[in-house]
Amino acid sequence: MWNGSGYISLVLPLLVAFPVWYWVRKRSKNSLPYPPGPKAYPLIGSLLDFPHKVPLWEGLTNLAKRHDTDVLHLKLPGTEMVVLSTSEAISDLLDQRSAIYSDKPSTTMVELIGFTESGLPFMPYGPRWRMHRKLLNEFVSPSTSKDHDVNQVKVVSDFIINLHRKPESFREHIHLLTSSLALSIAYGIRADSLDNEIVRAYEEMLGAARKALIPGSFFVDVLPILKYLPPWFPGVRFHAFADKVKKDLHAAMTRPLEHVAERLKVGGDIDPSIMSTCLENLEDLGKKGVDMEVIRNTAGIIYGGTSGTTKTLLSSFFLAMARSTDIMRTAQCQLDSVLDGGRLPDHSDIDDLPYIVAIVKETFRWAPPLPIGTFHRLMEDDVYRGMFIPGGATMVENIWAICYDEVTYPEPHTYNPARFLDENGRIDPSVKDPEARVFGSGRRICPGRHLALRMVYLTVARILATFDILPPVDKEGCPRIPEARFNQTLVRDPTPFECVVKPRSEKAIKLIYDTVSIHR
Ligand code: HEM
Repeated sequence: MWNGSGYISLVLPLLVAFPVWYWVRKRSKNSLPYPPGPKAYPLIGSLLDFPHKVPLWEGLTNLAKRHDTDVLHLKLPGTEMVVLSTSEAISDLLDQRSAIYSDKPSTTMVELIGFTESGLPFMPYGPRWRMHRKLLNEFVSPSTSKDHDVNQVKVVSDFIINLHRKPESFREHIHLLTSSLALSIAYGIRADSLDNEIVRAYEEMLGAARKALIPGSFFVDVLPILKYLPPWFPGVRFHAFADKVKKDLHAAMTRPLEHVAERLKVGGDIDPSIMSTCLENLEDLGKKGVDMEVIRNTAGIIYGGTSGTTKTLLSSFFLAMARSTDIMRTAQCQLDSVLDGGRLPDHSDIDDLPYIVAIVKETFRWAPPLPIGTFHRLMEDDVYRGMFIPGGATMVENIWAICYDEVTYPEPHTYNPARFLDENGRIDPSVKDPEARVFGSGRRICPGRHLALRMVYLTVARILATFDILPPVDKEGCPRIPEARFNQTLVRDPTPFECVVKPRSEKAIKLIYDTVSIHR
């Protein structure tokens, strides 16, 4: 029978043993070496070695090579950073140990703007993130992303017409294409110009938000305690800035929601969308705890997720084509033989167009839109290959390092889709697929990847079926190959470049207008 002393004799050793076990475990972890990296000095850590003269992804790749490691450690003021630069390390940690590598680091400005509450990519790992992600997945999973094919065909048709009417504005058209696609999927709205009220509201908000997202743009990110200063305090700008972005974000997401709700109420003609489906199923969603705010945020993230990344990828595709006429012609030959010149390609043709598939893979590899992904945060101490990785560390996936690895992709700076093909011109499964890495990893992997891939394949195939993309020529008629230059922000967009976009033939023009008249 249990008496007090029996109970104490059982519990006391446990009470003593647990803290000792915990302390020994923590100490033994702490006594392990950190991953290799540059020397850290008091206060400034490894800042002196932090890349600032070359693009961050190249600098981090060089630093990792110099320290002969694919797990690089940098001690920075206020944070530890661990940079992973091989698929193996990313898969071991971010994929296989995703239970502890799926949080997101934040900054004071990101919190003040409210992105940690409303923006899926910034939400801390937990129930709120899970609820948003689950709702989004219902619309963009491998099977449900096919539901948006009709929308995609319509907006791509609009794009092709715009390209024919004003070819020199190809980048604006790409911008409109991705914005319109996002709005049509989220709200059933097709934008016919970048002046569209909803597009403008999203773009203005995103422009301001991007500024706030660059760490260090606001001193409050360096010294978070400043956030407690009242807005009226002399010199305090960040409160007003954050409040404005927060308000603009709310307005950008609310306006289209109200538009769809109004249309549903009056029973007007409306294209199906994520918003209309959610509003029609409010009761069922409510039972799962999904409220209007979650719905508004989920539809809103479609714009943010689609606009920068897909736009960048398609701009890089134009640049690549203007630099490689032979590659473009090879793709067009394959398109002509499959389609017999009688129709435009569809999603269902892609399997018969391995050269187009190779072009898309090579564009993702050559110009990954997010070369260092978006950072993860390790939630507790970890040990990997005998090295100690501290809880709270900012984890960086160096996607660029993987895409430019010389062993996997010889001559990585050369744009060469043939590297993905076997001797029979089929996709070679033994070559690592960059599409498996450019969308990130683990539980935070891009949920829009299936949607994005369907969109990109369709657009690339349709452009090449109908247009030539050529380098401009100088006075003597010699081609001026545009340089491959990219900006150095976190989304790696090609800097402005010129190219000549012209219909392949009269037959192509007829095809364009015949197809469009079906979709209007
Ligand atoms: C070329 C197109 C795209 C690329 C290259 C891309 C890339 C990425 C990457 C690298 C991440 C970070 C993943 C990580 O943390 O490991 C991400 C996250 C995300 N992407 Fe995409 N993306 C693309 C298109 C889209 C589209 C079309 C959507 C719209 C549905 C979207 C929505 C999101 C969201 C919501 C997240 C945050 C996920 C989370 O934190 O749980 N993306 N994307």
